[in-house]
Amino acid sequence: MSEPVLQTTELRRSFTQGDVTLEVLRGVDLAVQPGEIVALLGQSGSGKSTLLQAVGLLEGGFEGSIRLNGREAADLDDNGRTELRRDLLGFVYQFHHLLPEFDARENVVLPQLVRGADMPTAVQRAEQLLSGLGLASRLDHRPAKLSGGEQQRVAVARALANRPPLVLADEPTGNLDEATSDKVFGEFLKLVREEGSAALVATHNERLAAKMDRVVRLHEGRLN
Ligand SMILES: Nc1ncnc2c1ncn2[C@@H]1O[C@H](COP(=O)(O)OP(=O)(O)OP(=O)(O)O)[C@@H](O)[C@H]1O
Repeated sequence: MSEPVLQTTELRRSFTQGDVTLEVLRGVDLAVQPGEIVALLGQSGSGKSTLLQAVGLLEGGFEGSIRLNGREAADLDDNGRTELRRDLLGFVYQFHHLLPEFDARENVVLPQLVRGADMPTAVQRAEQLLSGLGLASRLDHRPAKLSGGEQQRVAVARALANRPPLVLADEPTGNLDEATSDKVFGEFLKLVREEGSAALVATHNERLAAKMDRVVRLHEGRLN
């Protein structure tokens, strides 16, 4: 079997406030293979976002091992982690976090420029992704002029723009009504599969989880 794109071993995270320590992750072991789409289920407060933040190298304070494409995050300094994040990961959040002053195309172009793409290539890629998501007539629209579903589609295109080996998604359609959520989620999964990326997708939704390759459940700080 090839090397996992993500592997966590005995990953732990607790939060202390005053006298109270909350052990949110109590030894999470998870491996995601290249191209595999994994649903991360768990009740509200079970630690799904905390786990995604850890593997997204967005926060410190963790114990245990996180390996991305075989690279141990703990061995890297801040710059090294930023580089790894930029080279390996794409993110989709519940709320789109698009840049409000840039239009849809620019929001998908920018992360490619940051990664060193030239402008024509980045524009072509952005237009191809956005058109594939049904937004060919919305390329020049700023986020405020897009519907919620359209905004999330732009966020999906942005996450995939640099062909990341691993997409991390936290309730990617959680703020949309059920019908729109189903539609956008289906498009998201189709695109991730076409692109050959792996994904770890936190959701409350068993129905959406069932569409993925594998389901893991976070309960009392561990996966089962
Ligand atoms: N920065 C923090 N300081 C203190 N406690 C925190 C912090 N971040 C998260 N927590 C706590 O950790 C627990 C897990 O939170 P987390 O957001 O990871 O859960 P979740 O499974 O993503 O929940 P939801 O499905 O509601 O988004 C919660 O009890 C939360 O209050």
